[in-house]
Amino acid sequence: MEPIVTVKNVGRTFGKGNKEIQILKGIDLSIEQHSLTALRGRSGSGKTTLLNLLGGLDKPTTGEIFFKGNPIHTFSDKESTEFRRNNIGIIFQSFGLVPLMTVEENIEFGLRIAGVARNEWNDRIADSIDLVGLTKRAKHRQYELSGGEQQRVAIARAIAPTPRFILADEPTAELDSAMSFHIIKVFQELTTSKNMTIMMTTHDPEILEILENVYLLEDGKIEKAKHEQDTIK
Ligand SMILES: Nc1ncnc2c1ncn2[C@@H]1O[C@H](COP(=O)(O)OP(=O)(O)OP(=O)(O)O)[C@@H](O)[C@H]1O
Repeated sequence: MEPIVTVKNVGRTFGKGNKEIQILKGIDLSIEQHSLTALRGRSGSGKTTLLNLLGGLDKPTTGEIFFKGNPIHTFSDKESTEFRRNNIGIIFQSFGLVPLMTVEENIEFGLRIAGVARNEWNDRIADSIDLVGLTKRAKHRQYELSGGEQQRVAIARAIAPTPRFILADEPTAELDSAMSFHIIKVFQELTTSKNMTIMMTTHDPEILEILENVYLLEDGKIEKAKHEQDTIK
């Protein structure tokens, strides 16, 4: 099976002149379909920058990114928006929930944007809320939810439309250990039962230990962590 995403010699530089800072340098990466991949690296190493590039939210300064053979680095803003709507689910570090909407309404909003048929909304909302263990909080609004509950709403909203590719920035940062493992299990199941591909960033050594595909971002370069000791060093 061809990789879902192929990254070729990608660089990303921010700023200009003597303020220029090169965050990513010559990144090469293939992400296999239906895989769950973790990206780790120090704060500021460029993990979010790379996720933004993979989701078509940002453009590389150099290099190419292909999604199922399509060169997303060449897309116009309009094409990138369309591409995200049809293929990508994003779980942001900041959650990005609509504050005055309930849990259910936030997920419904995600389904509407993704263009999912209206007659599927109720089932998908109930299923995704159940998967993240928030059924009892379905009618609550953001201000009534803890940080971890808000993070789980963001996860439910991203998975409800069953996008092909999910990008998750520290999706378990606000969760306790048991809930973190539960979410990872949900992610693993989605890769097999729903054919999704998931790429997530994490600092959590216990999660890194149980995942097969772990990449390390360091000094602008990416490498696969081959052994357990590399994964958790
Ligand atoms: N739009 C931008 N303009 C200028 N600098 C930026 C921009 N986006 C990111 N950076 C810089 O790029 C570096 C990498 O940021 P990024 O958010 O990708 O790191 P990260 O590995 O995700 O960090 P963390 O683990 O803290 O979330 C940081 O030094 C950041 O300040």
